[in-house]
Amino acid sequence: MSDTRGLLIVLSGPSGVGKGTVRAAIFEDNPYGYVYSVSATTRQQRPGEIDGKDYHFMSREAFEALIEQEALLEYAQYVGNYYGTPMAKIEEDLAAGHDVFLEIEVQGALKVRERVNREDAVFIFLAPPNLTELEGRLVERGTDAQSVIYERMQRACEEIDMMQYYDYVVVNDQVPKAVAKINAIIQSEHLKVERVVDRIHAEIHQYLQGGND
Ligand SMILES: Nc1ncnc2c1ncn2[C@@H]1O[C@H](COP(=O)(O)OP(=O)(O)OP(=O)(O)O)[C@@H](O)[C@H]1O
Ligand SMILES: Nc1nc2c(ncn2[C@@H]2O[C@H](COP(=O)(O)O)[C@@H](O)[C@H]2O)c(=O)[nH]1
Repeated sequence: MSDTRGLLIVLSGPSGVGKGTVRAAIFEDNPYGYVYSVSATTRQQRPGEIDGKDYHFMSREAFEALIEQEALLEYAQYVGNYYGTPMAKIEEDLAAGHDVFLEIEVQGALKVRERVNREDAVFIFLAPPNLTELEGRLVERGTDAQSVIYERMQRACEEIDMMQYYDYVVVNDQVPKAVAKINAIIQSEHLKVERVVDRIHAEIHQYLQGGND
C-alpha cells in the first residue's frame, strides 16, 4: 500500500539564490532516482552550458511554436527571454514513478500550481539569507552584466513577496543543509495520506470484488 506515482517537485526562488547549485548537489548521489526537467529557453547559451542538458536553447520563433502547440506545462518571460517547461517528458517520467524536479522562477511556479492537483506536486521556495547576500552571489557568479543583475534583483524583491503561495521555504545559507531539508520534505510528501488513499480504496474495492466471485 505504498505511493507509486512520481511527485512533481517545484524548486523555485530568485535568480542567484542557488537553485542550480543545490539541485546539482541533490543529483550528485541521487539515491531517490530523481529526474531533472530540462527547460526550453531563448536566452543565450553561457560558456560551459550544454544544449539539451542545462537547457534546450532555441530561437524565439521555435519557442513560440511550442507555445502554439501547447507543448509547455508553463512558460514565462524573464528579463527579456522566454523560459518554459516541456510537458511530454514530465508526464512520461511521472507515470514511470520518478520524482521530477522543475527549477523555475516564481511566475512559472504559480502557473504550475494552478494546473496540477495539490497532492501531485510540492512547491519549495529557496530563499537567500538576505538580499545583500543574494546580490553578492549574482556578482560573484560573474555571468550577468551589472544592468542584468539590477533587473534580476528588482525581480527578486517581487518574487520573495510571493513566498506565501509555496508549501515550504528553505533558506540556502549552506548548500548541504538545504539539500538535507529538501530531501526530507520530498520523503515526507510521499508519506502523505492523500498520496495513497485513492489507490488503497481501489485495492479494497478490487479485493472485495474478487472475494464475491
Ligand atoms: N549556500 C551558498 N552559499 C554561498 N554561495 C552560494 C550558495 N549557494 C549557491 N551559491 C553561489 O551563488 C551563485 C548562484 O548560484 P546558482 O547559479 O546555483 O543560482 P540559481 O538560483 O540557480 O540562479 P539562476 O536562477 O539565475 O539560474 C553561484 O556562484 C553559487 O556558487
Ligand atoms: N518559468 C520558468 N522559469 C525558468 C525555467 N527554467 C529556468 N527558469 C528560471 O529563469 C530564471 C533565469 O534563469 P537563468 O538560467 O537565465 O539564470 C531562473 O530563476 C530560472 O530558475 C522554466 O522552464 N520556466
